Amino acid sequence: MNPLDKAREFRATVNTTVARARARTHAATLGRPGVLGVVLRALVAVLGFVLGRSWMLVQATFAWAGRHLPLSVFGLVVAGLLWLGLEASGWPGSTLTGPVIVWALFWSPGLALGLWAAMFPGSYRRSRLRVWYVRRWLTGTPARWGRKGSEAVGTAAGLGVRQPDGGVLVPGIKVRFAPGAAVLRLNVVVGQTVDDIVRNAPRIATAYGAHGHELRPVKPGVVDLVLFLIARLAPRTAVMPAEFSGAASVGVVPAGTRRDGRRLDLVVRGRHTLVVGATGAGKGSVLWSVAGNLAPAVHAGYVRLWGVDLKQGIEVETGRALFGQVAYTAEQAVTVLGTLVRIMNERGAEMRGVSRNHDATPDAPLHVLVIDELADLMAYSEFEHKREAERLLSKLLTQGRALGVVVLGCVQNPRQEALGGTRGLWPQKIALRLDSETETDMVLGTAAPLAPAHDIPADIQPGGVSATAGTAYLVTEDGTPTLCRFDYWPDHLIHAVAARYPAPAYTDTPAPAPVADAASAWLAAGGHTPALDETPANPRQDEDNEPSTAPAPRRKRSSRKNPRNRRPADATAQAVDGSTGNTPTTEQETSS
Ligand SMILES: Nc1ncnc2c1ncn2[C@@H]1O[C@H](COP(=O)(O)OP(=O)(O)OP(=O)(O)O)[C@@H](O)[C@H]1O
Repeated sequence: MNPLDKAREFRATVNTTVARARARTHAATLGRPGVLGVVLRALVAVLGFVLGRSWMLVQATFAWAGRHLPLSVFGLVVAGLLWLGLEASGWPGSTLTGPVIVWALFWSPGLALGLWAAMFPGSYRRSRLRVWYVRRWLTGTPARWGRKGSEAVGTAAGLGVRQPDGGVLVPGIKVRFAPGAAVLRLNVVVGQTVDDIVRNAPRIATAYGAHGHELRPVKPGVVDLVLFLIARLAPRTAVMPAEFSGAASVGVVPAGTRRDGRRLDLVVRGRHTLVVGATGAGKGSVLWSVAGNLAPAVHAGYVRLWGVDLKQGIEVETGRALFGQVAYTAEQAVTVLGTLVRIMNERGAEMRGVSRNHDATPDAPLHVLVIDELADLMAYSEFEHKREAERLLSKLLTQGRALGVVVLGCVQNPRQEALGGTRGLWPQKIALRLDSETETDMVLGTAAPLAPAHDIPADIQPGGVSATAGTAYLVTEDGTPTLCRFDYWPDHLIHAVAARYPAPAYTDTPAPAPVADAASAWLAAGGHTPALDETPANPRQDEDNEPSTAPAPRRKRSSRKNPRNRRPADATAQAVDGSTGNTPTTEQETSS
């Protein structure tokens, strides 16, 4: 047989063998199984089960180890040293048993986690621990988060800067983990600005499948990009605030939980806060997180609460004993605002040349005005009240913070008419769930892309309550947004707090500041031109009030003729009278 024939024969034999093997495998796996097929299938099933469960064990154990890296590495080192020691000393028995036991002791929580994952993969996958450990581990392996991975992501996200030699330089990225989040520390490279990172942050967040992100400036040229691995914040009910602990605690309230699990400390002192949220979004939680947590300071005399609640007083009346004056009608609201403007002006006169910032004391407390629905006052009340309220509120918002008079205003709809000209005067904003992107833009302005309040799901439960109520973006003065969930304040807790920390009986409330200008005075007088001596001699001067001495304007005409035209102090008395019948500790009188 010549060599060519030999080769042909060999090829034919190989072909036949391969064809037979293929036919057998096909019959065993896909076709009708013979004995071999049944055995093969059983083997594959067992192997799949064992490999799957082993993978779960390894995955969960190493996820734990990755999370607790120093401890797990320390365990390995101790076990390794023990093994070396045993080997060197010529230990007669097994030199592996001891080190393995030591290693297992160090890694026991991880092994327990792994066993649970291997035995009950379903429940483990559904658990929050998986989010904390496995996800963090999977997304935290060097391949993905390490230098190589971050470079690739940085380049893809447009963070690269082309170098003269043709290479691309991307910011150095260091990764660390915080509860529920991965924190990327980015060092901008020459030729880049922090703004480049801010602009590209959403791309990086999306590349890593994060549920949201935050940017926190660290120092010039360095910024932390926090990528959140957890989508929702669990609800929490507030607890009775602790006793007053001194002046230092005034003005910062523990209001809820931040997305990274830390406590949310809301700064009230020196900050006017605008709270915006659709109906049922949980504005009450924010309002009571402030009022309720300030209660001990109110009781001690360091803080004085004022309330405006034109929604029939339903919200404020729940904790009435915490408040000094409250207003349930637009007319009363103007009185309360006027009184605060007067207090602010008097304080300004006292502080002028002495101090630039107010420190709360029992003699000069921090005044906090809480307005439940701004739109009821600024949009839906009668024209003269609307106009005067806007003027007075604008004065408080522009001048009050350094003088210890701050405002917390809640509103459902952030449109122009609901806020009047005050929209740009709130340094701190809290955006609860909103109905549209336009509303988010209106409230948060440039911070809107990082705080998509319209994306907070309503998730209405069978009882009609939103499962996400109280979830909000807090945007502080520097524009940093923080996703957080405010604590829930049930009615019984508000009652209990009001009973335990009632406000002292105030007897020093001044008369409200006089109306400012001729037009307002005319409107306040019910559309009649007031007598000359009824309007301030120099309205502007009175407005900017050298007020400590300026008396309230006196009107000749009886205000009783027109109920809308009552003198402000009367209105205050009425507001107080009308609401304190059952709260004898709160203010009962005003000077006029
Ligand atoms: N922080 C929270 N955690 C859990 N549930 C909450 C929270 N805040 C509010 N809720 C639930 O949502 C409901 C509506 O809350 P709330 O009355 O504060 O909303 P709102 O924004 O003031 O609505 P509206 O503008 O219609 O008065 C509450 O009755 C309560 O059941």
